[in-house]
Formats: sequence, structure tokens, C-alpha cells
Amino acid sequence: MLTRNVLGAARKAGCRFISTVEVIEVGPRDGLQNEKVSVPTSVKVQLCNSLVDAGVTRIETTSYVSPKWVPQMSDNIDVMSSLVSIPSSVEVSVLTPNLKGLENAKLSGRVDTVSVFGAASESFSQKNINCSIEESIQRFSAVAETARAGGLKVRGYVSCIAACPYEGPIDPKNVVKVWRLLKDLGCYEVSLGDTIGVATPNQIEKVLNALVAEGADVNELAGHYHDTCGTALTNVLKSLDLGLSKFDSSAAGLGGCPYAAGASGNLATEDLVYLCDGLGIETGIDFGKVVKASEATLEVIGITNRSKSAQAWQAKQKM
Ligand SMILES: CC(C)(COP(=O)([O-])OP(=O)([O-])OC[C@H]1O[C@@H](n2cnc3c(N)ncnc32)[C@H](O)[C@@H]1OP(=O)([O-])[O-])[C@@H](O)C(=O)NCCC(=O)NCCSC(=O)C[C@@](C)(O)CC(=O)[O-]
Repeated sequence: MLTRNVLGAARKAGCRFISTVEVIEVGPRDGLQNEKVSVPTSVKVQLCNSLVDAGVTRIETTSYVSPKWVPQMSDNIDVMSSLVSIPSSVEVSVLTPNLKGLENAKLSGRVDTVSVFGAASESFSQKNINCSIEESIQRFSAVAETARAGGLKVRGYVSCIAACPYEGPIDPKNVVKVWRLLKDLGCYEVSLGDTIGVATPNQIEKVLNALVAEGADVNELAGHYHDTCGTALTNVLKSLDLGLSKFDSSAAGLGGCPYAAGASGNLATEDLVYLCDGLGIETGIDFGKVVKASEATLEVIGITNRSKSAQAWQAKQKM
């Protein structure tokens, strides 16, 4: 339960009565997929295990896509075979664009959820998965049917909810159209991707209002906001105000999409947790442990933590 003070703070910040936020950690997949330095499997496994140790209860660990298209994820089978001991209370998800990906994902024995990923932009669909939106839904339909028959949950993504790197601004109607198709094929949750991180809160509001007007349940939506223009946290705040309580984020703000030039990382998990902690919203995640979780990965890649709140925390630790 929220205390009166916390509720007051949340109201002041414009948030509705949200007391818990579900964080879907996508760093090991979305965060790493675009890194040019090949990250050893053992480091990816350590990242996943440390994030779970930090309190993460939903984690996207890898993707079963073509190794020619995304070489960084080519060790998907090895990564997953090292993660079999992740507690069953943690929901493990992976990307599967087609039946081949699904069949490989099923081999691991530790996948709870497979994610299919569509786009509200034709051009992005072509560049990302080499087919039209319509063709992608046909593929996803086969994936969803087989996955659900095998007891797996199916999550959907809609990329380019505000803008496309090739087509520019995207009409919310196109987002609604793809959301509906994904829902109809059995996705229990649809994650809304501001793929190139350019959306501002008013645009997020338009998209969410358009979805809700067409019958979307906010409890079955997640925000997936990249932070290219520094607006990801404000988009979270706006989304909380509109009733969303699930957000994808990436430890250390790692990430970028191989088919969206210039798109920087996801919203950093640290910044999401910091915001929620300050608003008195539970995430179940230990801030300091998340900062530490990505240290080895960052060292291999040769970069520092991109999260502002993590940087401030690290500076304080050195004092
Ligand atoms: C979708 C495909 C596979 C179509 O690729 P394609 O070339 O059209 O597929 P294909 O069926 O013609 O197969 C070509 C080759 O790929 C192989 N292949 C085919 N499927 C698989 C598979 N599942 N796993 C492993 N190998 C596979 C297949 O076996 C064959 O191998 P070959 O005979 O040439 O040796 C390809 O376009 C692809 O892998 N694209 C990568 C997409 C990707 O990972 N993008 C980044 C993730 S999406 C994202 O980041 C956005 C998101 C989700 O985060 C939300 C947001 O921010 O908006």
C-alpha cells in the first residue's frame, strides 16, 4: 500500500494509483544485439544472473534470429543452456521471429515466453525482418499457435510507435492496427516500442489514447522507450499517469537497434528504478545491485554506464 506521503508525491508527479511497476529487463538482448564487440557467452550469462540477483523478475535473455543478421546473438543456444537454473519465479523471454527461432528456443527448456516483433511501419518491417507487415503477421501467427500449444506465453512488440527511421512520423492508427493483429493472434501483452527514441510525452499520450479508445487494456501493454533524445523517463511518467505499469528497460542504458541508425540505448533500468523508488512505487529491484550487474559487460565493450542515476551513485561510492 502507498503511504499518504508517497501517494501525494505520485499524484503531484501526475501518476495514477500505481503502487507497483513491472520491469522487463531487456539488456541482455536489446542492450547487446547492436554492440560491435563480441561479448563472450560467459559474460552474458553473468549479466543475466546478476540482474536476477538484483531482483529482476522478468528478463529477455537473447534472440533466436539469423546469426547473419545479428551476429551478437548467435550464441543463443549456449546462453540459454547456461541459464537453466534461473528460478522458476522469473519469467524468461526470448525473441522468435519465425518457426525456426521457436524450435531452437524450445530446445533450451527454460523459456517461458517467446516474443514476436512487428512494426507500425512497412519500411522498418522490411529492414528489420525482411518482410511486409502482413507477411510478418502470418509468420507470427504460426509461431504463436505452436508456442501456445506447447505451453509458452507469447508477447508482442510494435516498433516505431511514434516515428520510423525511414518513413518519419507514424500515425497512431497504424500502431492500433498492428496491436490488434498481435492481440488477435494471442499475445498476452504488447510492448510499444519508441524504437528510435524520439517520442515526447504528448505523442505517447496520443498513441495510448488511440489504443485505449479501441479497447486496449493498459494492463496488457508495456512501454519500451529508447532514450536517444533524453525523453524516455518523461514518457514513462506520462505512461504511468495514463495507467501503464510495465516498462522494458536495459541495464546501464545499453542498446540500440541494428536497423535504426542513430538510435541509442533503451531507457536505463537504473533510471527507471530510481524514478520509481522516488515516487514510492515498488519494483522489487535493488538499485546498487543493478549498477554492479553490468560492470563486467561494460568493461568488455569498453564503455561506461550511460544511466545518469548510476553515474551519480558510482561517484558517491568513490567519495
Ligand atoms: C527474420 C529473419 C530471420 C528473416 O530473414 P530471411 O533472410 O528473410 O529468412 P529466410 O527464411 O529466407 O532464411 C535465410 C537464412 O536465415 C536462416 N534463418 C532464418 N530464420 C532463422 C532463425 N530464427 N534463427 C537462425 N537462423 C535463421 C535460414 O536458415 C537461412 O539460412 P541459410 O540457408 O542462408 O544458411 C531475419 O530478417 C532476421 O534474423 N532479422 C533480425 C531481426 C532482429 O533481430 N532485429 C533486432 C530485434 S527487433 C528490435 O530490436 C526492436 C524491439 C523489439 O526491441 C522493439 C523496439 O525497440 O521497437
